[in-house]
Amino acid sequence: MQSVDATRDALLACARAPAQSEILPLLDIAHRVLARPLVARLDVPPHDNSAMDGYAVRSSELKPGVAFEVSQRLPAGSLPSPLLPASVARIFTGAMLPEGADAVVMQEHTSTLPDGRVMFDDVVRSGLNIRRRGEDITDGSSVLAGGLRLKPAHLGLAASVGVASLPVYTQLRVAVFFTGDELQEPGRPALPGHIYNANRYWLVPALRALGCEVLDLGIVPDRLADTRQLLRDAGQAADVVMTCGGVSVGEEDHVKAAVCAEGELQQWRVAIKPGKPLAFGRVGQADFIGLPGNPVAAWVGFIVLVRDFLRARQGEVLPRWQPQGWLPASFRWPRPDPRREEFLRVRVVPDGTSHVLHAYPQQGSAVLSSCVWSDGLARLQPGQVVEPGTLLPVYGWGAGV
Ligand SMILES: Nc1nc2c(c(=O)[nH]1)N[C@H]1C(S)=C(S)[C@@H](COP(=O)(O)OP(=O)(O)OC[C@H]3O[C@@H](n4cnc5c(N)ncnc54)[C@H](O)[C@@H]3O)O[C@H]1N2
Ligand code: MOO
Repeated sequence: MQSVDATRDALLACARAPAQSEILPLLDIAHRVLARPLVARLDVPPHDNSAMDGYAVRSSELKPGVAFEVSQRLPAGSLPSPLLPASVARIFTGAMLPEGADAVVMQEHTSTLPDGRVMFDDVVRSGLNIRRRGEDITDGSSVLAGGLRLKPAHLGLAASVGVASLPVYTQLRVAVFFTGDELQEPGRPALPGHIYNANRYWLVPALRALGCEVLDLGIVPDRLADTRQLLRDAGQAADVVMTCGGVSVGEEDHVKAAVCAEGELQQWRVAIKPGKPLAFGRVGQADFIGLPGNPVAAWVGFIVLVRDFLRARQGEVLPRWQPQGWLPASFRWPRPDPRREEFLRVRVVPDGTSHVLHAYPQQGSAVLSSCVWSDGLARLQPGQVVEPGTLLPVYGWGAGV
């Protein structure tokens, strides 16, 4: 069996970024991956400006109890004249600072005389309430790195340097289908021996949430010729073909034979529980990934092994894969799997000033309720016995699920 880390490394080593990119308007590219870095061509803010509604002053001139003329009025967007000596300027938040002024006094710290002159409560230091030119971004600096998944804040930052569109990688097309003659779609009556196709209803949205364009091919009849035809078509239409089920050792399995006939197949037994069987290979121009059929095995395999492959395959530069933290277990796990790392579905529960981990009582690989109940996965080494208080690394569910 291959370790979890070695399997992730092998998958990531095959995850090349899309060859093509396209330039699209900012409002159309939330959650897409930036193909090239963005460099600023101006300073933000572009000029020194006021952080408050109040008065722009020469700080060295201010004296409490002395009244000053208001020599100009500066709403945001107006162009100031140099500040006349022994005067102040009425100024509003965001307005450009007049030449000669070096501080802004909030209007709450002033009083206005009936003749319109203004008195100040106190002396002020130079620089008070001024936002400096370039204090956010300087001309020529790097604003966004290539390979970044664009979140709303990134798009706001790009807009702040005046950029209207950005180059993003073309969307990854992922074809998915589900195997097993026992599968039935929800909404139809389940015949004896049938179960509902649960995996389709988390995998398709999870792929979409990761930014993939999904070709959802539904349930495939368990016949070799049909499976081969479908794989051939999917391998031409998609960048990645994914299947669910039929990757274990049973012989009622046409996916394996079909992938071997139409491309190449590598089958791994990964030292992970749940999620041991995983297939990887190629069909036509597309990468192939076969997830196990057991819903929790597929879910955990997808999250631990496959999701980052799909992210990197979209051109995303990934942060190091690591737990969000280590927390003490509140449970006992006396009979660990001696050969596989186990990923237990756990909930993070407040406990005084810290938190502890509760494990879902049924950790079977077909018990999908465990995934809904929990906040993420606790990672156990092969053979690791857990007692209350044992510190375990915790991985939250993370992107897209
Ligand atoms: N003799 C052995 N048997 C099994 C082994 C093994 O090493 N030797 N491994 C077990 C492990 S671990 C897993 S995980 C499963 C994986 O099996 P497959 O990937 O071949 O999946 P299937 O046999 O097609 O299905 C397994 C299970 O999951 C249900 N299923 C399948 N698709 C769906 C779906 N879309 N939605 C909901 N449920 C689904 C299916 O009905 C089966 O109950 O193999 C073990 N066996
Ligand atoms: O991968 Mo299977 O569900 O470990 O049990």
